[in-house]
Amino acid sequence: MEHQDKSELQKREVRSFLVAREPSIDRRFRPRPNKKMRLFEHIQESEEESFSEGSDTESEYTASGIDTASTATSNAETTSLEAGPQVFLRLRPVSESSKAYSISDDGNVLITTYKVDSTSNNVNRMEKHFGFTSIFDSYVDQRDIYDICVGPRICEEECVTIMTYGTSGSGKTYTLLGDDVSAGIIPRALENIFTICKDTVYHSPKLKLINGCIVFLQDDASLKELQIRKKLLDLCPDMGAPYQRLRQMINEDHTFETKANSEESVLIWVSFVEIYNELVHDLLAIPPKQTKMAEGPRKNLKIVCNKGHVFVKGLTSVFVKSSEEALKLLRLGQQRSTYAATSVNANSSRSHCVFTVDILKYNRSGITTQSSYKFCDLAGSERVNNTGTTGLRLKEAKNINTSLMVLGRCLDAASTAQKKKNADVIPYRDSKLTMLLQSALVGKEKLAMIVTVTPVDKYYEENLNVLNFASIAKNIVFKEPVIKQHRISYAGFMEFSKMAADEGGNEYTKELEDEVVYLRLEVERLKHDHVLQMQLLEEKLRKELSETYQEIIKNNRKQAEDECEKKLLIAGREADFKLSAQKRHYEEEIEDLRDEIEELRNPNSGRESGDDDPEESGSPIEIIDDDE
Ligand SMILES: Nc1ncnc2c1ncn2[C@@H]1O[C@H](COP(=O)(O)OP(=O)(O)OP(=O)(O)O)[C@@H](O)[C@H]1O
Repeated sequence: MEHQDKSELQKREVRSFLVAREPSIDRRFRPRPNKKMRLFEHIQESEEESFSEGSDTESEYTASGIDTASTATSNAETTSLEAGPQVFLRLRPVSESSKAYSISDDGNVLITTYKVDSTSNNVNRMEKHFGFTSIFDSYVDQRDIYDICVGPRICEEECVTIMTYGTSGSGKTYTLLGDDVSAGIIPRALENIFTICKDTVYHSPKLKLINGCIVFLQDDASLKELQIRKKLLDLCPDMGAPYQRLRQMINEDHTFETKANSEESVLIWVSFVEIYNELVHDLLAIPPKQTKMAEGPRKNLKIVCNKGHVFVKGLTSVFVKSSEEALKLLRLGQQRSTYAATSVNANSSRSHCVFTVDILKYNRSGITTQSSYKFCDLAGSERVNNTGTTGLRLKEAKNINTSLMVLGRCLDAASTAQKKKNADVIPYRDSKLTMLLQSALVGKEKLAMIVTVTPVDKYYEENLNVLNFASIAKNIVFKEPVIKQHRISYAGFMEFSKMAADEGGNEYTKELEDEVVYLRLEVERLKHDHVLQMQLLEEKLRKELSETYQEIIKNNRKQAEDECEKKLLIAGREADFKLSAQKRHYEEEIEDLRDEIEELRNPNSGRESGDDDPEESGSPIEIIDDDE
């Protein structure tokens, strides 16, 4: 019975995230006190004594959370690093920071204090405690964020998803990308990766990750990849001097080291995908001819899971040889992603964006490894009710909030999975974002989350939801082993091995290959020009021919008309002639008939007058007069 009570209690402690009380959660399971408490007394106590106890339901929950937090923190170097996500908190610099947020002495717990007006004259305080792997106060710069959150992962060469999560305008994009003055995580990571692989970067795209599997590319396929790469790099905005400045700044901030290994060849590919209103778009798709990058039609791609490999079907992956190229492509994709001004951020991301760097490493021993870094800039959660958001912005905000809620549910399910035997299946299929990030959400790959918070009173409630979310993520311990790298051994790569072995002194071959690519592109361009010219010529000829034929037809018609007229005239004349001949013929017949009639009337007229000889009588015909 007691056991049953306990499990009932556990059920009720399931809390919501994102929205403080998620309406779909059954009333019975909402957080509530397990015994009647005098809240006021409790708050007083907690103020006087320590942070270890809370004053209401939620404090009670966080009070237990503090235990987990401190345990997790103390175990950070051992268990949490090995098994669960790392969750960092970054506070955004603000002109007037709220007193509602403070950091514990050990620097790993955020304490939020909220004044609650009680019915009496006293003011009560409600405290909540949230544990993190590390907390970065607003003065902590981009360099330290990188060194603590990402740098070690890059050196370890792992499969990691690094995501930023927070309310709109709290600095997620700034943390990942930075600006011209202070580079964010991604430019630093790219510089780090390319410095490590400086001596081993392979010049030609011979290995590629296709549908989640490493594939050896034949010459034609690899030339096609080089063409795609050239086309996209030609479309990229020129970064010249700003890039050099940024690079110099990064190298002043860090001392990245090159790993020399003559046994290895490294191939680096990047891709960039956006999830906007639950549609998956390729931010590096080559636009159709005569269309600008930002204007091209956007195909909705499918997320597919094949034998545990999650990938976006048909997503463009580009072979890169330097951090500058990778950064150029990042900027190019960024131009295509969806941004808009909202009431809280003049340049707010309206979609979730994932920039992936895949590193394929071929070792002469025949082993190929793949490590991947997914940098995920989540769109910020928004309070649509308070901000007066309408129309398209409202639709976007709802989609953003829904997908973030599913992300929270997935983390919650992953968190309960460790406690219960019959744990809920992780609902990563409920949104495109969680489908794409499922490897990290189910613990197959590592997850590092940087939670960003704007520490002002105005965002207190929203921040609490974000912090609740972070607290769930922080408490996850994954059962499944983390895949550090994908490894594959394949005989087909021997060919690559030979080529890679020859690579050393083969600068000339590289040049020739580049030349071949250039010439092929030139041939394509000329072909294209030729086709265009032919089309123009054909059009011109068609016009001329049509004009000539129209003239001929006109003349022919005129001739035909003249001839018809002539024939008509001749036919008319012939008819007249025939008519008059007929007339004459009939007149003569009439004359003859008349004569006959006359003759018949006077048969003897000739004989009487001429006495036998009618010729002599002078009149050949005798007229008989009936009247006589
Ligand atoms: N740590 C910081 N230091 C200096 N400026 C910052 C910091 N964090 C954020 N900002 C500034 O705040 C503004 C908003 O930041 P950003 O666009 O990164 O927010 P966001 O969380 O990505 O918002 P959204 O979810 O709406 O896209 C930017 O102008 C950015 O430069």
